[in-house]
Amino acid sequence: FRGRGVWRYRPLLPVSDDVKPVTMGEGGTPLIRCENIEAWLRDRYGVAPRVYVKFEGANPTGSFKDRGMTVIASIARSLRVKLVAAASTGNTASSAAAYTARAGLKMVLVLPKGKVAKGKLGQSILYGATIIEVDGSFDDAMKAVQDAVEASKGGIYPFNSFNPWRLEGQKTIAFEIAEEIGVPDFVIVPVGNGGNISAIWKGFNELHKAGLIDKLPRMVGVQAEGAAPLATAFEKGLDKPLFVDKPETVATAIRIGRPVNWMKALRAVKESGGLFTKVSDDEILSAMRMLASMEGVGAEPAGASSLAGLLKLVEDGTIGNNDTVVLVATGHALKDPDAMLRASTKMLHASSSSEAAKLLLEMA
Ligand SMILES: Cc1ncc(COP(=O)(O)O)c(/C=C/C(=O)C(=O)O)c1O
Repeated sequence: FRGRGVWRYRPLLPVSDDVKPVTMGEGGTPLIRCENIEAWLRDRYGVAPRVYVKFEGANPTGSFKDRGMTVIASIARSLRVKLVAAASTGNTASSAAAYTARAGLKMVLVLPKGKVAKGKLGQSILYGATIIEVDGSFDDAMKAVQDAVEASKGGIYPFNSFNPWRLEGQKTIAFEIAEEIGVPDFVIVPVGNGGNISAIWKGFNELHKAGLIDKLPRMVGVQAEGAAPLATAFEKGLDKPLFVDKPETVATAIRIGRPVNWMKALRAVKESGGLFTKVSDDEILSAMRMLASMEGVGAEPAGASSLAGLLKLVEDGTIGNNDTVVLVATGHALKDPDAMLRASTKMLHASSSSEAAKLLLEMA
């Protein structure tokens, strides 16, 4: 393997040699050891797994989506497609808008009106995509794209994660983790459509089949209690999701009621001997604050839900002392300024600079 990031693993990507990558150096993200959180777990539960966070907020547009977009934009450009479309809760939109801009492709996004975090809507506008805001949920937006793609008979190229090229790029998360620390016991992934957890599982399986690793991690999917079609089905031992008509959560990135990759996600969790878990919005916001104020890692709510999942699994004894755990923090905190302001604690007010100086001096 040569170079860094997603294209380091080009030999393991199903992309023919004549395809010139559309790339901004995506991937190669930090894998950050969380020793302060480990100490907190030891004090609180007497348990200290080794905890790493794979910070996907460090990608060019601030989420793991860039890994898949670099692959699909490269292929779409080589195919000279006329029009590209995607539905999104926001990060697919931001990333698709950036990579299609770079590839010179025309991009139309269908977004659920009023349900996309400000940072992501701003990015999508800034990168120059055409945006259709639909009154309804992400699932309505996704249906619109699927219907139009079908009716266009090839005229519209779909960029959503039911397009396997995206998942091929996202599997490189597994390659980077394995290269850096080997195979963890658990990989905890926030789950919306279910694409990312299945892509990461695919990556580990490919390394295992190639004889490059000799064990596999247990995949843990985390969903928000108000948007948990897969986690609810899993806890009831069902093998089909319980679709949620009106998904609700502060973690708007994973406010998805009809996951399109549910079959792959369920299979990844079952094959790996893993599990799904559900976390409340309060647990998500407090995990967001904990990850930032204890480790300096700023993740958006959905990204921090992997830490919320870890706390649950340590509390119930699933994860213990000798376990090594990787939390996938899927998106940067800057994506969702409103959520950040909700997570903030105390703020003091001074009506003048001398008063501010006085307040500050009192803290010395
Ligand atoms: C920060 C963040 N964390 C987790 C997920 C869930 O990943 P999947 O389970 O592969 O869907 C998303 C997904 C976002 C979109 O689906 C979209 O942008 O349309 C995300 O942005």
